[in-house]
Amino acid sequence: MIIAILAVLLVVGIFIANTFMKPEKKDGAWLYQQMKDDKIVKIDIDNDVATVKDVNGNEYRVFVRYEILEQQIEELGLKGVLVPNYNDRNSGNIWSYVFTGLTFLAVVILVLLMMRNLGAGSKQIMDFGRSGANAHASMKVRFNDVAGAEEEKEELKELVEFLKSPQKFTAAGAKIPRGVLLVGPPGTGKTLFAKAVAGEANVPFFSISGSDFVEMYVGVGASRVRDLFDVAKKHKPCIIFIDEIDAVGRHRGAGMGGGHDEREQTLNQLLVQMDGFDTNDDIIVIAATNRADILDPALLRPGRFDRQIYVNYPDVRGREAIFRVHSRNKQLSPEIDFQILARITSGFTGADIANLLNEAAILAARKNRVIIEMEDIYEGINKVTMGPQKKSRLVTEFDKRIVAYHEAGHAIVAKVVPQEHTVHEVSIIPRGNAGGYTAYRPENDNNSITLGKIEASLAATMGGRAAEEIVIKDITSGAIGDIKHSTSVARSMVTEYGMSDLGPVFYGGGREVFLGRDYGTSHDYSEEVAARIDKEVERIIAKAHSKALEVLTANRDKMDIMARVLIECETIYSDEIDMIMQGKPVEDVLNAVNSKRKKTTA
Ligand SMILES: Nc1ncnc2c1ncn2[C@@H]1O[C@H](COP(=O)(O)OP(=O)(O)OP(=O)(O)O)[C@@H](O)[C@H]1O
Ligand SMILES: [Zn+2]
Repeated sequence: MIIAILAVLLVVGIFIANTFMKPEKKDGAWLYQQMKDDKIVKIDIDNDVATVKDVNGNEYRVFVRYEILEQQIEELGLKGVLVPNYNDRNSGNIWSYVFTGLTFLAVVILVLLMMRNLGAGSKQIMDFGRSGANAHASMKVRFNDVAGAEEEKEELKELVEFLKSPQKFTAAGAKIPRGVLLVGPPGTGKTLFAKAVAGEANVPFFSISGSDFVEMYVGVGASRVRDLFDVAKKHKPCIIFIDEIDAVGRHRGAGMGGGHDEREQTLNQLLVQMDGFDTNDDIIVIAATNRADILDPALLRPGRFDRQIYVNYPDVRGREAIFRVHSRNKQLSPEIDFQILARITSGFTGADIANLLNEAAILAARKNRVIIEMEDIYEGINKVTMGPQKKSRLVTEFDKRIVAYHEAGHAIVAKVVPQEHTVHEVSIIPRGNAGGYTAYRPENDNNSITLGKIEASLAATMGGRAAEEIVIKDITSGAIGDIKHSTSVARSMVTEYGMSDLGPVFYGGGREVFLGRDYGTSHDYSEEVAARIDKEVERIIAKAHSKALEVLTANRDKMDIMARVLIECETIYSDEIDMIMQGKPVEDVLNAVNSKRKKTTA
């Protein structure tokens, strides 16, 4: 009954509003174009509804976020011409009071209606706002604003190509990628990258955060996904950006209560929407996460997020470039050297650097200066590393040295003992749980695994720990990944590949059995055989370990040089690795690295 009365009031309200305003509905992209063409003479904005008057005296109603509009007005240089009257209602005539009252009533009614038939009824009242997305008709961010990260940029440039001239690719029979997953630690610029792709391709950008989807009311998350994709389809080509996709995309069944929870429905809807694209829907969905490992595998299937781009911590060159970008609008004392700033901020992300410079500027201002001095920077670093909200960590010189030797150990053994894979990159930039990494690339396409090759790669794996033993004269827990890996390889050699004294007998495939509360493993062989297997595994690993020690002791000079270069430059590639192996002096190697990467930071 009360609903009926309210509904009548709503109808009356709309009638009155229409009589007095007669606005036609348009969208934000339209308004932006009109402003650009100098067709708009007046804008009033109230609660994200803009009433717009054009040169011909026509009025339109546009749903647009105040912040976005303000930004666009600023960008187009229309400030002073079009000043949006935020909260204009207070200065208005009596009708504006009436209208406000009615709007309020309408909102109450909408909420009541929504609560009555959740999900199902929400379709008619859908629009931009309903999807909860942020929309940007045109994004100002460009690749130039993302500093460092050159490899990531290269990969993303391809997406820009796709969006700019999709016909070129479809004509050649190529499929436009639908989903791209940006994986990396918080603050490394994933959002910034997504925006830059939209900016470079000059397409609209719709963004939403995974945590926004997770609503209290059942069905709302799923309908938001639907709304978002519906809106995007009307604006293609465009980009949909989903931040924190892990909030919805976690492995199904991993939550509590299991079954049909809200998150799962949202995830299912997302999968449905991505499958529902036509091949000629020029929409690319970019999602960001720092936990790709917990995502539902269904999300990563072909046709969904089948491309992954890893956005890593910036290295010393990258940090230098980020410092340059973020000090564009600040005045730094001439004695501040960007190279030094980069060197003392190992482990910082782009967000940390932006933060640090902002803190430094605040400190300078407090001391009534406009110029930022080195002391402000140091204090800024302390603020960022000790701030309550962030767990940013500065890598100490001590840690750097250990990691540098550890990785150099891997690389040098891998270079000296011929491997199936060649070392392509060595880095002391953290990745995942590891403090650094050594990346290998296959030398050729041979698929057969020989005993010699496996032993060689085991020796390289033990190289990290061996280097610590030789140089630090102590060992760290940093080799945990290496130890796990080599143990499992050695076990396979004995139990599956028949590469040990136990002969070519298959002892593998210990079945997992459920033992009440825990999983255990059952074997088809005797305890005596089990003991022999363990002995063999030990022997294989000990052999690899002593090989690594032998190689590193004999090549101590090269290991020292590589560690020094790593501490200085953080990441080196095959050219530089080769120089070191040829016995070139450290200065030559450093010069080579620096001259090669000048262009990155320029
Ligand atoms: N490579 C970079 N170049 C310039 N600025 C950067 C870079 N990386 C990060 N930033 C700065 O850090 C801010 C935060 O980055 P962004 O939000 O894109 O990170 P993110 O990886 O999406 O983080 P989160 O996972 O926390 O959302 C950016 O707005 C920018 O100011
Ligand atoms: Zn290692």
